[in-house]
Parts: sequence; C-alpha cells; structure tokens
Amino acid sequence: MTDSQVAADSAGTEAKIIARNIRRVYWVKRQPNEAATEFEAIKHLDLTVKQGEFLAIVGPSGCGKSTFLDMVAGLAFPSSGEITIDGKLITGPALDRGIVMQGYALFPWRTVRKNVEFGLEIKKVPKKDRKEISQRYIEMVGLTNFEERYPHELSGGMKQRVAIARALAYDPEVLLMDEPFAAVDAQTREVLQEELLRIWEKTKKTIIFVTHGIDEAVFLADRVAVMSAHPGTIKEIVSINLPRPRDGIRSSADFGWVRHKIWELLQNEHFTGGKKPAADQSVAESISSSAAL
Ligand SMILES: Nc1ncnc2c1ncn2[C@@H]1O[C@H](COP(=O)(O)OP(=O)(O)OP(=O)(O)O)[C@@H](O)[C@H]1O
Repeated sequence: MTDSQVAADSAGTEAKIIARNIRRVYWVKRQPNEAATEFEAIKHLDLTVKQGEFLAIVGPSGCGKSTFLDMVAGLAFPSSGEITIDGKLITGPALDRGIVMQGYALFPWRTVRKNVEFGLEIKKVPKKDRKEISQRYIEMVGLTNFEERYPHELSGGMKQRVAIARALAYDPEVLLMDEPFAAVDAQTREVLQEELLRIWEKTKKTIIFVTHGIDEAVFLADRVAVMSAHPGTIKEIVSINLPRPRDGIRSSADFGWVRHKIWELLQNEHFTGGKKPAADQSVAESISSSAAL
C-alpha cells in the first residue's frame, strides 16, 4: 500500500503524525585529512501514522530507522521536509511523546517508583497523585513489590518494564519505541510483546515501534513500514490483517505468509553506505535470524 493510499484509507481515521518528503543528511569525513562531505541518510520519506495505530518499522541496519524516530521525538531535525503531530510542526521534544529505547536509559540513582514518577515531576503533578499514578503503571507492567528497588537490582526484562511504565505514566499520546526488547532474552521478549499489546489495547496510544525482528513487527503491528537501504526511504507499507488478540498467532499460516512477504521485500536490501555491496548477504538473512526467535 502506498502512502497516498494510506492517506485515502485514513479518511475515516484521524492522521496523528505526518512526515512529508523527509531528507536528512549528515556531514562526515571519509578520511581524517579530508573535508567533510554530505552523507544522505534519509531521502524522500513520506509516512502517515494514524491516531491509535500500532505501526512497526523494519529495515536494514543503517537505513535510518533511529534517525527517523529521533526526528519524530524532536531530538533531531530533517534537513528538508517536515514532520507534524496533530497538524503542528515538531520543533523539539515534548510530553506528548514518550520514548522507550534499547538499553533502558533509567536513572540509576532513582528507585523504580522514582523512575516512573520522573515525567510526572516534570509535569508538576502533586506528590499524592504521583504516587497513585506511578503505582497504577508499576502494576500494569507487573512490577508490584519492586517499587523501592534500584535499577542495578533488576533483570534486563524488569528494567525494560520500568522504562515502559515511565514512558506511559505521564500519559503521552504517542509512544516511540526503538528496539525496546533487543537486549532481553527470547522468552522475556515474547512476554513483553504480549504485555505491550495488552497495555496498548487498554490505553489506545499511537505507537511507532522500530525493530529488526520481522516476527516481532508482524505480531505487534497494524501496519509494517518496510524501509529500503541507503538512502533510507519507505519501500512499502504492509497491512497486517491478523485478528486480535494475537496470542498463539505465530504458528498460523497467515502469520507465516505475511512474515514471508516482508522477508521478500527486505531480500534485496543491502546497507552499502553508498558503495557497491561487498558481500552477497541480504539484510533479510540477518534480520530473519533474530526474527526467528
Ligand atoms: N551523528 C551522525 N553522524 C553521521 N552519520 C550518522 C549519524 N547518525 C547516524 N548516522 C548515519 O545515518 C545512517 C542511519 O543511521 P540510523 O542509526 O538511523 O540507522 P538504523 O536504521 O537505525 O540502524 P540500526 O538498525 O543499525 O540501528 C547510518 O548510515 C549512520 O551511519
């Protein structure tokens, strides 16, 4: 489905985030004594994310997934083009967008509760309400009785749950997730995926979820945006018309079919950094090894 089709398709559903003709360049030196030259990381990227949608982005390493997410977060800016949220240009980070990254990024000196309350403090929510709200999200991610622990006393999966609770607690409309489950083991990842879906169904947030896992993308998303390699752009958007809830869906024929379709789309994508591919290994091969988990 092309983006214009999506725009038409979304006639009845409000568009939440619209990226128009995004280009992003970095200035890089190829040799220490050379002048910096332009490196085009993203080109002609158009994408519409609908209100309440779960959109996953997959693509070869280095195609610009994190760069794009950073721009939606307002932590980086397009070299040209524009990204709007609710029709307003994104000019910086704001509390309408929560971010969950790989590697948790928790404050090590704060307990679980204090980490979860961080955004509420920024929002100047009164102390009594902060406690009530943080407790609700701590329970939602299954961390009751761990409120007073510090991050170094938690497992990887537990830290990731804290990061999710922290992002949800201040009630952002949009959740931006950059490979949030990459650092946890396969079993914990599946548990976290199921919990994330449960929370999403309850809270109706708009989610953009970057992943290397085709299975993960298909399991979670309403649509999967497949990016092409350098310079990164949206190659195709695949609608995931699988029923919800999706417990047990991984073994179904329909799941296998859509997974294969995305795998094929990625088959010819190589990250070359602008040069000719050195080896004949497609990104689909490297992605599918993690997706097989
Ligand atoms: N600060 C920077 N300076 C120069 N080049 C950068 C910078 N940040 C990213 N890039 C380049 O931009 C391209 C896109 O990077 P990005 O991290 O967005 O890719 P990605 O798709 O998220 O990769 P991965 O899947 O490996 O995390 C890469 O070629 C990267 O080397």
